[in-house]
Amino acid sequence: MSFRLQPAAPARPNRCQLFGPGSRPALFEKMAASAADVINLDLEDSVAPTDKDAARANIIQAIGALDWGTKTLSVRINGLDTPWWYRDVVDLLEQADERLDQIMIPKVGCAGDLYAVDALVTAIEAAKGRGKRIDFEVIIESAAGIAHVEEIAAASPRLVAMSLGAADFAASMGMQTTGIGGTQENYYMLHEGQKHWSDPWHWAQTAIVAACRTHGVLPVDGPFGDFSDDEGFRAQARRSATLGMVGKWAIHPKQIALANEVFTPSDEAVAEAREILAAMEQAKANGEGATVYKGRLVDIASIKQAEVIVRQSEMIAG
Ligand SMILES: CC(=O)SCCNC(=O)CCNC(=O)[C@H](O)C(C)(C)COP(=O)(O)OP(=O)(O)OC[C@H]1O[C@@H](n2cnc3c(N)ncnc32)[C@H](O)[C@@H]1OP(=O)(O)O
Ligand SMILES: O=CC(=O)O
Ligand SMILES: [Mg+2]
Repeated sequence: MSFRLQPAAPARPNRCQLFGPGSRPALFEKMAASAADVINLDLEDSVAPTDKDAARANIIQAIGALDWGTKTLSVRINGLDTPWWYRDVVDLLEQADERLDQIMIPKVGCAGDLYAVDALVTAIEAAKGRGKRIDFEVIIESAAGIAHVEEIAAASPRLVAMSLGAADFAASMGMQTTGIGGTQENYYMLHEGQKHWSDPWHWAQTAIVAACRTHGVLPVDGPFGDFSDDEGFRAQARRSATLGMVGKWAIHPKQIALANEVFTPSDEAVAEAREILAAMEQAKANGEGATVYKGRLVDIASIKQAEVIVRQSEMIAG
């Protein structure tokens, strides 16, 4: 480890973030009753321009009126390139109940974007005497966002989570696809006449995970558009979990159980992690830094790897 220690990300379950348009208030109770860890009420791209005012009013009403249980409650505001975002922030901070936990800022492109929202939120919190500090989450979904991902991760002490937004990211990068996440038919290598598909989201995900882990922010995988494809969702989510992401969005309720399944360490994984910790305890007692577990090397780094899984499992179990 460097002299500068890696800060821990917030210890809260974030396996599934369920989205719903602010213009469909009939969904809100179902969202509140769901098994998602995080609820994202949307003012941005799932809401038509003509519905922005009504959606904002719906969300403000529902934040105080519904029982959201222990879920993290977040509202996605409009982007800083629109005429709506400042009204989103002002009305939410002035009118919404303190049950609101978080604001999601889409399409961030530089640290200054967070600075601007932070300044506005800080002023309103002070003016209105709000007792609970609002957290931020951001979406990396543009060329500028990924180019500046590390400065964005470091931009505000309010920042707790960062998602990859595959749809806008693909558009901003000029990628030849209309698919939202998952396997892309034309992204393959040819070897002896056989196609081997690769993962076009991988590099952006690893950049996000590294920036997040450097600055104590939760890395999250964004939407998977084809909600009829459970196995495709699982495969994408498993790759994200393997890379260090803690959860994934659900854009339909049927994706919630899939995300929870993938981002909850399995009983077998936890049992194996505990066995590795026990093996290393025994090694330590024998004055050894390395030993053999099931025919493979485990050493002091293995303790840290095993602890990631055990900690994640204990945190989810509460
Ligand atoms: C690229 C991005 O920015 S992604 C993030 C922004 N996008 C969103 O927020 C979209 C969120 N999802 C949705 O709006 C909807 O799920 C849609 C449009 C995809 C599909 O909506 P529908 O056609 O109503 O879905 P469907 O008929 O399959 O719904 C099945 C049930 O789930 C409910 N449901 C649908 N979406 C949601 C949701 N997001 N949250 C909770 N419940 C939901 C329906 O009300 C229905 O309930 P019922 O069985 O009690 O009648
Ligand atoms: O906002 C999400 C996206 O994929 O775009
Ligand atoms: Mg987007």
